[in-house]
Order: sequence, then C-alpha cells, then structure tokens
Amino acid sequence: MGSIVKPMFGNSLTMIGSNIAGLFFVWSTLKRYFPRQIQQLLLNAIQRVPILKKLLDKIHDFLSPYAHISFSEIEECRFNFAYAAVKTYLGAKVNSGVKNLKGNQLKENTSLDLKRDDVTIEEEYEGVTMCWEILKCAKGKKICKLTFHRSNWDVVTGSYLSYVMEEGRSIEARKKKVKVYMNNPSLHWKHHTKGLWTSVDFEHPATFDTLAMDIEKKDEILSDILDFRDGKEYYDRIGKAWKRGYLLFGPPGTGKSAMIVAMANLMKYNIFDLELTSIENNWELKKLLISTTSKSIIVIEDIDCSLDLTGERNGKDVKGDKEGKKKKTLTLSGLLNFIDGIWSACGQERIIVFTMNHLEKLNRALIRRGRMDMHIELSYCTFGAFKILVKNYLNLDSHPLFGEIESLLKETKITLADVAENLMVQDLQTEVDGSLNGLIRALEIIKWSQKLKADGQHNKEITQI
Ligand SMILES: Nc1ncnc2c1ncn2[C@@H]1O[C@H](COP(=O)(O)OP(=O)(O)OP(=O)(O)O)[C@@H](O)[C@H]1O
Ligand SMILES: [Mg+2]
Repeated sequence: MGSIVKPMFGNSLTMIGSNIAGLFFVWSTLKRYFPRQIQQLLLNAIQRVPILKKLLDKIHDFLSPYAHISFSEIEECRFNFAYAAVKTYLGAKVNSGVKNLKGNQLKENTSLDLKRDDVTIEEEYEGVTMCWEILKCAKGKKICKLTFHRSNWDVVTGSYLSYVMEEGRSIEARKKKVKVYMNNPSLHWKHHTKGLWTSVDFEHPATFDTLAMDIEKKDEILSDILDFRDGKEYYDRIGKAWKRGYLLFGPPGTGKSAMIVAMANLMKYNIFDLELTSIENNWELKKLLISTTSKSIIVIEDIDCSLDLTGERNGKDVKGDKEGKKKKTLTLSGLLNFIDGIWSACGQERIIVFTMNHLEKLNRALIRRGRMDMHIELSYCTFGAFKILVKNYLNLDSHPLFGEIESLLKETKITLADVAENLMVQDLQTEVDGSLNGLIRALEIIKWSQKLKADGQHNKEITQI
C-alpha cells in the first residue's frame, strides 16, 4: 500500500544519544558565536554534502515525534491504486472552509465537479490530527504523504487508513464513467496486452426503470444481479469465483441489448463487447478475455450467428498445438475451456452475458447451469411491458385506448422495438392520441398478417394431406 518510515530504535541508542548530545553542544556553541546569516550558510553547506545531509536527516528523524506514510503514484513500475483512492479522498474534502478549489467539467452538459486543490490538508480523525501533503517528485511522480504523531500509530494503522481507502474507493465508484471496449483484430495488437481493445465512453441512458418487461420478471433479474454485486463474502464462503453468467434469448428487438445497457448502468461496470467474428483462434480469444478487468460485463452478442457453436464439444475441434495458437480456429471447445478454467481462476467481479435469438440452435454444453447461471427469455410485448414503455415515452399511466391495445397485444406478436417506434412523438400535448391510434393500426396489421400466415400454413397442410 504505502511505504512506512518507522522510528529508529536499537542497541546503540545510548551511543547515538551521546553523539547527538555532542552535536548539540557544537551547534549551540556555533549559534552563540556566529550571526544568523552565517548559521544559514553553514546549514546550506551541510545540505550540499550528501553524507552530512543524510546524517542531518537521520538526526531529524530520530528526534521528531512524527511518523510518515507515503502513497506513491507509481510503485514498482505499476500504478498504485492506494494512491488513487487517497487522492480521490483528499480531493473530495470540500467544504466552505476550503480556500483552494479546482473546477472540472470534462463533458458538456454534466455538472461541475469541484475538487480541493491544496497541497497540504489537515484533518481530525478520532481526535488525532492527520496532516497530508501532496508532493511532486523528480520525473513528475506524485506522492500523497501522511504525517502523524507516533503516539497515534494504532489509530492510523488500525482504522484511519482503512477509512480513507474505503471512502476514496466509494467516491471513485460513484464518479466512475462506464466505458465500452471493443476488440481489435490481432493485426493491430502491439506487444503484451496493448492494443487488444479500443474503448469509448459509454453514454446510454437505458436503466432497469426504462426497461419494459413484466414487473415480477424484472424484479427477479434485478435482485439476482444485486445479490451478485453484494455477494463477495458469500462467494468466498462457498469457494466459488465471484462471477455470474447470463444468457439472454429472444427474437430481435425484444430488449436483449437494452438489458445489457441497464446492467452496466446499474453496476457501473465497463462493457467488453467481444466480437467473435474478428477473432482468429482460441489463443486470441484467451488473450482477449484474460486482459479484461474486474467490475466488467463481457458480452458476446448473437452467439448463435457469430460462430458454429452447434457442434459437439470435441467433434469439430482442431488438430494443432495445445492452445490453437496461429491456427485459424475459434471453437466452442476453446470458449468452454476458458469459461470453466482460466475464467474461473483469474480476476473477480465479472459478469458474462451471451445473447442469442434461437436457444434451440445452441449446443447444450454451452448453456448448462453452472456456466450460464441465469437464462432470461425476452419475448414479445405484453401489456405489462407496454405500460412501462408508454409511461417512459408518453408519460401516461392510463388512457381510454389502453383497453383496446391490451386485447390486441394478447393476440399479436409485436416486438418492443416496434411498439417503441410507434410511441415516439415530438409533442406530448398534441400527438398522444395519434401515436396510440398508430400503434393500434400497426397491431391490427400484424394481427391480420399473422392470421393470414397461419391460414396459409393450415391450407398447405390440408393440401399435403
Ligand atoms: N424491453 C425493452 N424495454 C425498453 N426498450 C426496448 C425494449 N426492447 C426493445 N426496446 C427498444 O428497441 C430498441 C432495440 O432493442 P434491442 O437492441 O435491445 O433489441 P435486441 O433484443 O438486442 O435485438 P437483436 O436481437 O436484434 O440484437 C432499443 O433501443 C429500445 O429502444
Ligand atoms: Mg441486440
């Protein structure tokens, strides 16, 4: 976490003590006979001689009743997350007594973000004074340094630091901008894990509130995902990796992608949108998945269209080296091995979501329980789902045309995307009735075309007999 400078103690304490007493004697004699300017010159000269400076620092350290803990931005060539949490915590200490602040608005139409901009910050914690300094070292490396009285060692290491870290992390989580990552073709990969993914800020407003589906089903999914989010202790206790798989299936336009967006916005998890068609082999797949971070949702959309995943697990696999490296082969087996093996052993707090249109097309191995923990069917629009859509789009709780729409919805298969299309209006004052009537017409057309189709099918069957 941070590096701790502890006070120096040892057997040679008496010896050091007498040396220091000697030095003090010399220093007080010099002070008595030399004017202040000369004293300063002397001190500067000492500072310039490394060995004397070191000695002076050591004496200072020995005599000082204070201890320091430093949180460096970079530790062992890697970014130090403890530094980030401390920095966020200190930045958020904004109140009317603060004199130096900085304001950020990194995106248009977002609120102004005020942060404390002091290089020294002092605060009281359980009656103990904590002094923070934000320093910039050579090569621009930044450090947050805490100074406190040594007698408060237990308070600092016992609870204060955990409090700072937790506060910092929870502020970071609240302010976190969700990102969506897309995999690049291996052609663009640079060395190590660079260039595997391209990211953009994720700014989709869909949430579980705007998601239109039957309320009981929505609550079931919501509570499952919230249990997962808060389930660290549970997963630790049962010895299972803290991961969850959701399989979303249903016709196009029924809200599979909308649900992924709602999940990401709820959890504030980044999305890794894995495009299987641009992956050449199992080795590339493994590399991509390993480089995903925790607190993320890995999405494989339309899995039934992206790959031939219908074959037997080992049937269509390749002969080649163990990892399928350099072979043009991305297989069902590769995906399953990853989900069962490395996936469960590396990283935590990850969700994997598969979406597909036809559940029956998929190999059972891929969707057996344990791999995909929850199967969620998203189907055509019901009246319950319609009521959520109409509230979102037209701000309506009831309307005389609802009865007619309810009975038409029972007889037709219309996607939520199609219903939503009909409910999009410019002016809520004048266009509501028109849009509901438009929906009724659309439902009637679908109803008749479905009836004609069914009749045609029926006649065909009779002819065949
Ligand atoms: N359940 C829903 N709640 C709210 N809006 C929805 C819902 N389903 C669909 N929509 C609307 O329809 C649009 C298309 O839906 P979405 O992309 O989620 O469908 P999909 O099931 O992922 O389709 P596909 O199988 O083609 O990928 C959404 O942008 C949204 O406007
Ligand atoms: Mg989709």
